[in-house]
Amino acid sequence: MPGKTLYDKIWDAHLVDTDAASGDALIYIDLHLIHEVTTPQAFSGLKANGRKVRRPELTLAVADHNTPTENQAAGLEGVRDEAARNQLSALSRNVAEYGIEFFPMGDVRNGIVHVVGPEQGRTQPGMTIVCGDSHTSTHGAFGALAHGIGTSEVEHVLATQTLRTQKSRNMAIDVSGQLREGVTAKDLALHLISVIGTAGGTGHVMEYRGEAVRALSMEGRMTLCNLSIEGGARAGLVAPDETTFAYMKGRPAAPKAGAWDVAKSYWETLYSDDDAQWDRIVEIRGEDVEPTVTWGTSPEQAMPLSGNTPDPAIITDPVRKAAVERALHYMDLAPGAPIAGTPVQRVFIGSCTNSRIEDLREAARVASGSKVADGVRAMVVPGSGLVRAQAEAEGLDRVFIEAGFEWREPGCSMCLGMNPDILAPGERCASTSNRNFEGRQGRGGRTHLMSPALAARAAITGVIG
Ligand SMILES: CC(C)[C@H](C(=O)O)[C@@H](O)C(=O)O
Ligand code: SF4
Repeated sequence: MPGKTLYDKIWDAHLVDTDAASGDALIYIDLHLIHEVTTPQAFSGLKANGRKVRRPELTLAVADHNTPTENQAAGLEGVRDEAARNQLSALSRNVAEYGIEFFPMGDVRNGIVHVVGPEQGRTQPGMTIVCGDSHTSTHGAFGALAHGIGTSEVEHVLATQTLRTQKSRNMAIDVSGQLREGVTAKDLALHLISVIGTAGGTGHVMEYRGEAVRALSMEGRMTLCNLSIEGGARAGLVAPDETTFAYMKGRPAAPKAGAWDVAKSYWETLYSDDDAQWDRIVEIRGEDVEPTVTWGTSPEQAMPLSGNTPDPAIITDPVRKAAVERALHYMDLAPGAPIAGTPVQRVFIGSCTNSRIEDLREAARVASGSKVADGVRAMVVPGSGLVRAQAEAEGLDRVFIEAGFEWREPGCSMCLGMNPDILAPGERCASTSNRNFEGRQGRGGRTHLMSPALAARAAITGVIG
């Protein structure tokens, strides 16, 4: 028998049954995270069929996508958009009816679902975690099998605490050596996607390994796993280690006293065996990764900060040529020109990719003692109320406010155009989020993905660089 990957181990531990005819499997789900956007229909379906929530205590609800990022104390009255208000009030009603724990808007524990789960200690190694949200891959940073599901699957998980699914293939991303000074997990993730493409991980669960990954903090590992989905993978994983355990210890839902030791000794078995079988291995040298930004309208259209935009004139593949032309046109960038020096009008530091305390510290270090450039509007949006409180305890809010950044309340904010924080048509934004699709941050808006340090620098200088 060959050894097992970490993914194989978690899968085997949760397999309830397999349907020989279809190849579908039924797996048990340890944690179901829910938010306002992908649950109203799922609860309606439950109600219509007269079903209950199978394990309400394994379900946790937050309000994040639609929430405004100021004056949250006003409650739902302060949510101007009717569709958003309806989704938020449906969630409040549903969690009350089914007895699900909920951190409503304005509760200090509320925030972006992928920030809240780990912060509360609900996310734990070896678990299966699902949420009606593609960036559920974030939780893989703890060595949990975590991925997004659709609304009909949300209903299925609510009703049965299981998921009907198929096993993915195993892919290893080996990052050797060290990242260079000033190069972050965000740069690594964007670099990886630029190498493998947005379909590179299709059908696979990616495990990030190697010295450079081991050296990352939990925040960095979450950033990396968050972007796995943009590389096409079903999920991302990092095997748990002392860094993981130190982050988890003492969190509200983490095991206590004797239970901690029992849990930890299980968690320590969660790694890929040396003789595990991989369907694909990608190798990256940590030293090769440069500060990386996107120039186009897909996360794979990323390049070193020191580089030039592609020139369609020298691209022979007609499909690629057309895609590059279209992206350059949408982004209003010249072909073959340096990306550094491109002026921005907006800066967004936030999202489930980069809104944790370490991200805010990194941005504050750059912003400290400087001023946001004339003509630039810059926002910092902490990932949760607790991140915000911690940042305030460290004085980071003062650093940002004195520099001229807006210090907002938690939520998805300008990561996607579902709440009042949006770009105007034609505005260019340096953003720490994970998607730069056309119109993602508002119709006609132009998004450049980058690390918190680079985004803060863009705010100060007014240009990418
Ligand atoms: C609204 C939600 C379903 C969506 C997702 O699944 O990812 C959102 O979080 C996003 O980032 O685009
Ligand atoms: S912050 Fe952005 S990517 Fe993350 S869950 Fe919210 S909308 Fe999706």
